[in-house]
Amino acid sequence: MSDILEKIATYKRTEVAERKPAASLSALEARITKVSAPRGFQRALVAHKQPHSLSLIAEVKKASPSKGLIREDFEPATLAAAYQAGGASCLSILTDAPSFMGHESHFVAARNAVTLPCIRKEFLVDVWQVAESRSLGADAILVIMAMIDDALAADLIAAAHAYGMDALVEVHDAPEMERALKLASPLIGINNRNLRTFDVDLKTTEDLSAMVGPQHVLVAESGIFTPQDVARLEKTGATAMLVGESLMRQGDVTQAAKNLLTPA
Ligand SMILES: O=C(O)c1ccccc1NCC(=O)[C@H](O)[C@H](O)COP(=O)(O)O
Repeated sequence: MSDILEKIATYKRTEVAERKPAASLSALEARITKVSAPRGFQRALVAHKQPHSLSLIAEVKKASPSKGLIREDFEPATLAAAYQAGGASCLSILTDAPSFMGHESHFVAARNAVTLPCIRKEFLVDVWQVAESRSLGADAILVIMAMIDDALAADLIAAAHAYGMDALVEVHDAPEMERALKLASPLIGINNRNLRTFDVDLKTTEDLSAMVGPQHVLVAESGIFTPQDVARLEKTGATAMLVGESLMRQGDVTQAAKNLLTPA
């Protein structure tokens, strides 16, 4: 595991141990009955795919370990509504505080401001977090293969599906892809960011996409800045892209999303 993922996994286990006593599974399940039903994350990505472009998962991202503070003027509900107006198919909202300056309240505010399906962008190390995610309204969860073993990945996906959510299974290299393809989720994300060096290379999606068949829905993640990048990734057979920094750094994120979605 990379140093940053090791560090995040360590504090995440502590966070979960501290939070669990305040919210038992039955308490979370009572909350789940009060949130709106899952909105169909994967379905929206497939339905909105346009020729010569990719469906957009637009990320609400204030800061990151690789870039520090990305956006000072940060209002999750306003940004979410602006992304929806710009043509995003889904949203990704970070809830991790120590590394990304995220918060659960950002997720709730952003999802309540839109009709789009939303993935809770969180580092999952315990099945309890899947119920917690649904209780916040999450329509999908993230499963990072570099961070967990196959048994936990399978349990996270099974729990997500039991709640009607989708699971985006994230990989960065061929061994992780081989593991991911044996799991029960058809939604595969290829992260172009190397989490050891923080280098970003779109060639990662180009190389690993050859391992994915038509039964899977492919998402290219990280380092996507221009319509030329989108055109390049569309040739890999990807259905969608996950974009944070390049949109978050622009004042008008509606226009930024529209520009990215306009074929080169
Ligand atoms: O973004 C980081 O620095 C990072 C560091 C450690 C673990 C995960 C990290 N990013 C999570 C992501 O998946 C990205 O936020 C997402 O793909 C969007 O990437 P970008 O468009 O490059 O902001």
